[in-house]
Amino acid sequence: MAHQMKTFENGSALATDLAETVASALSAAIGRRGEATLAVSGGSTPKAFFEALSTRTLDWAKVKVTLVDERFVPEDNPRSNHLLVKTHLLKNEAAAAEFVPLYRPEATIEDAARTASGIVPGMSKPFDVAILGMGTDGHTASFFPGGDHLAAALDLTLPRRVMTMEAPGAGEARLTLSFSALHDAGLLAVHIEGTEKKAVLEKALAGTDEQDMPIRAVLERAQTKPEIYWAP
Ligand SMILES: O=C1O[C@H](COP(=O)(O)O)[C@@H](O)[C@H](O)[C@H]1O
Repeated sequence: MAHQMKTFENGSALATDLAETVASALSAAIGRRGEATLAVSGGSTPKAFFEALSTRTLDWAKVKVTLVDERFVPEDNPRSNHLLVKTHLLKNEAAAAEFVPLYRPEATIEDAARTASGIVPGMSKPFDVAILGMGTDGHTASFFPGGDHLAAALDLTLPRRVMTMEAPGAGEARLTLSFSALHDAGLLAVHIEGTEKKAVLEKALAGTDEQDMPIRAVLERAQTKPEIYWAP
């Protein structure tokens, strides 16, 4: 599938543009249905985008925010993606949004995935907006190379759900939305920064093995054409 690549002078310009685009998409969804859903990634890249989005004026009380993926750690853990979103997005205007976490304090990660699958918005219909990141190993969400449930996570014939994932490069066990829950978002963006990640993206675009570089599933098979946001 063809993708669209938007290149910016720096991360700040990218953050401003992406925040504007996401805010417009959320407002349009609220206008159509009276509510909007947003799935965001964790990691280090989205901080400036989150800060910019948090100041955008829209009816945030009608927006449900969740994560594309999460470590199986509680919210006060410094590696929690929930903590990142709470610190950088759920404030200013966006403080009124409802956050629906993937992490659940259950006995096992499988129990947490089951519980989250029944609660997370976007599990019954497409997200209005999904923002993906990408690691230098070609993972996106928690679709890691070598992941124990990678094939099932990328299988579009399987239902939308929250899944567990363990992989050599993932650190903690992960919770991740399935590709089936992400690929048809109204707006599907891949946000990457830096020359190293651009090279990784070019490598991904030049090949086809999704087990080696799971981002390829998004680039090739997502129903919604992904918009790639890149800044040096
Ligand atoms: O582990 C993760 O990494 C990716 C990329 O993170 P970054 O720090 O390189 O920006 C992220 O998209 C994903 O949500 C996160 O859990």
